[in-house]
Amino acid sequence: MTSAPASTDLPLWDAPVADGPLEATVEVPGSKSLTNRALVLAALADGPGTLRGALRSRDADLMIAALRSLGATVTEGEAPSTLHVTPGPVTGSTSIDCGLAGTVMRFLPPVAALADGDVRFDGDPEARVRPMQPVLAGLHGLGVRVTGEGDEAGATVPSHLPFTVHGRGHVAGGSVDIDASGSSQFVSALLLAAPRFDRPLTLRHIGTTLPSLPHIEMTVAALREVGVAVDDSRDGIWQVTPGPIAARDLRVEPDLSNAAPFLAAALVAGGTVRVPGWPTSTTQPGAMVPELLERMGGTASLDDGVLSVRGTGEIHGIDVDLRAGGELAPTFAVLAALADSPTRLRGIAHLRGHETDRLAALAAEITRLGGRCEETRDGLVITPRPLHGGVFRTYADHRMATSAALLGLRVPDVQVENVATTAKTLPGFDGIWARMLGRGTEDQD
Ligand SMILES: O=C(O)C1=C[C@@H](OP(=O)(O)O)[C@@H](O)[C@H](O)C1
Ligand SMILES: C=C(OP(=O)(O)O)C(=O)O
Repeated sequence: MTSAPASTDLPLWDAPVADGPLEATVEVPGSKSLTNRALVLAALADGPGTLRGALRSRDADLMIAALRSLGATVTEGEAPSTLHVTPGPVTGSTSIDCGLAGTVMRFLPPVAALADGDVRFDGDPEARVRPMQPVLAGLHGLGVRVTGEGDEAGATVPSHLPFTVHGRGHVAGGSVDIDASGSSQFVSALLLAAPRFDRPLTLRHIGTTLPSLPHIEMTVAALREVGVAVDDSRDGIWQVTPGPIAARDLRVEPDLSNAAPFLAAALVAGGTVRVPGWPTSTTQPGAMVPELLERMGGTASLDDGVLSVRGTGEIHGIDVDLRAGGELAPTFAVLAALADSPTRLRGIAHLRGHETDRLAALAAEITRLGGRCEETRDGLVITPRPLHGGVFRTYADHRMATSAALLGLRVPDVQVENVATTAKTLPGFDGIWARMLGRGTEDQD
């Protein structure tokens, strides 16, 4: 299949080609998922708390702005990555800009339900098609009224942004069943606010598959870390007991999913890439990255908290179920397009509801540059073919942009559409990428 060259009005960034093996150490900023959970729990806590090493990016800053508008005080400490959070009563009569952040649009409606008034949620045009129904249906089941707009005005529960949560100052709690096969964030959202409900929450997942289990384990761990009792002893059922949320001073781990394209660069260009601050144990799905890169031909080692990945330029295809770490799929799909044998990525049908339909976007863009990438019911099959340069469209998706940069290390003349979209979780990505290549900061935006 051939496809037409992309035309775009958005800025294009010339992805740099690696001119030899890499020898780089890359400091990766804090985890989006850990930062935004810690912010929510700090805003609901019993006293002031501090986050150190927090991510500052569009998603984190949208979360900060939203929590401020719901009554919390968030101030910067000695560094922008140090955030002091002082909780306040949850206040309504406000509106929240979710941007394109799944963590904001899913985690905050249950918090807004605790407010003393209406809270309207909206976001980017791309956010208005991301699935929302299960978390709002969960709230409805707990007695919270949520209303949509336009076509959704008459629906029992809206399926998409924009919508308004009509907070009444408290949420009763109780038992509720939801289908979280579209996103683990539906589960995390209800669990995070549950310590503030009147009665225990018993949440049951009734769908066929459950993606991103590590992210649900991350939510459970974050709750336990602040003293909340969570029972997750039965598969697909979580129980949260209401009670105090301890104020904490905590350090956020680096974002291991954002580390993935840098580490993968060692396989594409050869050489070594190191990421310091790699945790010895973590709930981040990025923990899978070293093993996956080894299966594709690299070698990985962890010494004194520094993860090193070495590559020779040889890349082998894999057959892997990425259900637990779907956010890693764009990096591995592009790596697969440069491999010496086919790859099958499975278990990731839910990527159709991410920042864009990632399965369609990856298939279209890899195909446009001469590759072969086909959608299956729940993933992608990538058959390596010689690639050529061209515009790689990014669909407002930060991980499409970082993946395009990875491809451009080996394929000359790859132009990345709107590389600034990486600010969602990794502002200054192009500068960090250029420094990894020993190019100083001349490519920085
Ligand atoms: O809870 C979280 O922080 C996240 C959960 C996952 O969402 P899905 O389960 O929708 O994939 C992940 O892909 C996303 O990047 C972050
Ligand atoms: C799916 C992702 O983000 P979000 O938190 O917006 O769902 C992602 O970062 O890959």
